[in-house]
Amino acid sequence: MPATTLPPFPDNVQTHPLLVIDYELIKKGDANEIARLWKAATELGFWYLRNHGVGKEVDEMFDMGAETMALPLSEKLRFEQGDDGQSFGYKAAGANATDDAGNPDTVEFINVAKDDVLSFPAVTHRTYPDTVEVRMESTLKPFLTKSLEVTNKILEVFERQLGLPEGAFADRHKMLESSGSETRCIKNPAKRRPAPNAVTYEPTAADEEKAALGAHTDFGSISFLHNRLGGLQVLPPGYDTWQYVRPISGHAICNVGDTLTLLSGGILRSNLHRVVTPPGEQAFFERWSLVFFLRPSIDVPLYPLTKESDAIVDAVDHMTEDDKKRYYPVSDDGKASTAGEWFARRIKMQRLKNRTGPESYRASRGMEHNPKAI
Ligand SMILES: O=C(O)CCC(=O)C(=O)O
Ligand SMILES: [Fe+2]
Repeated sequence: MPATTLPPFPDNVQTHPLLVIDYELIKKGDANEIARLWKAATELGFWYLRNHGVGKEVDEMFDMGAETMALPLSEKLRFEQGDDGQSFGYKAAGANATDDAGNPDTVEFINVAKDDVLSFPAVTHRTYPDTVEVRMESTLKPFLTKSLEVTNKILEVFERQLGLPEGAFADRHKMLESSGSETRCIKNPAKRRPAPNAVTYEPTAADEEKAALGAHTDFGSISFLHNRLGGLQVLPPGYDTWQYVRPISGHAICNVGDTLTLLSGGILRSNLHRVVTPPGEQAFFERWSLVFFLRPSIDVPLYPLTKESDAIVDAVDHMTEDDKKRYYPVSDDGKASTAGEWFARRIKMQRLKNRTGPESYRASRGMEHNPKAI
């Protein structure tokens, strides 16, 4: 559906402002814009990105998403991500918990691995529905290529700002190494209008507590998000109520994920966010969103890079003992947890099929600064 036919984000709903960063200025090395990006990435962990040049590719990805979600459920389920911690593939609505009580999510999505797009027609991880495969070259690859360019540029800025040696981040995100990097197209169903002329959705008591996509920090390094309708909310530092982020036409929303928080010793902030029913009349429309997630290569161990940056040494020196434990996650063999393990654990433990009780959801958590927020 063209963006122009959607109702606007309502003016009477409180929103949280994000800094608007101009990608063209970042590419040119503009010192002032880099300082603003750094402020956004270290204080809130979220910002708008304009002039990113990924417009047509986004529209075509939404077409791919619409064609995929229109397939019969039985067909989509042939490509389900499964319960073992694999993200690539289809995720049905209701497959994930949104909180420790086990309330189900309402979003369905299709995740396509960066590695499968780049190796196509050879299969690296898995196959996808026909609606994806026919568009691998024409739609997935151009979107992925541009998204990699944008997110890797931002990564390069972060590397420099942290005083890391050249390549410290880039070498951990090599394009041709296997990683959890993926594109995701998400659909959340529309609410039914209670009457033909109803212009605003009145949330029920149950809605107030229910997220379409539960509160989380992103698993990887940088997320590059495109959406049309409201519904995304952030819990900014110092707030105890969720705040909407207003979608702005042509502006992507970017955010920092856990793996950069871990590698930077918390200097880069992966902030909690969630998706709820869009406000006002927007609730009566299907909500579509599209993300590219840049994630480290699967073997990258996750701990603060103190051997490579004085700023990170300083950050770790100022951590509480509890924080120090959080920033050095270990796997079952006692070794530093890798990006691949981090990713698989978080995905696996939020699947409702793997739920044994509230402890399952807690085991899916990441670097949340407020683990109780839902
Ligand atoms: O749909 C959105 O606006 C956000 C999606 C999101 O946070 C995610 O998929 O990790
Ligand atoms: Fe997210």
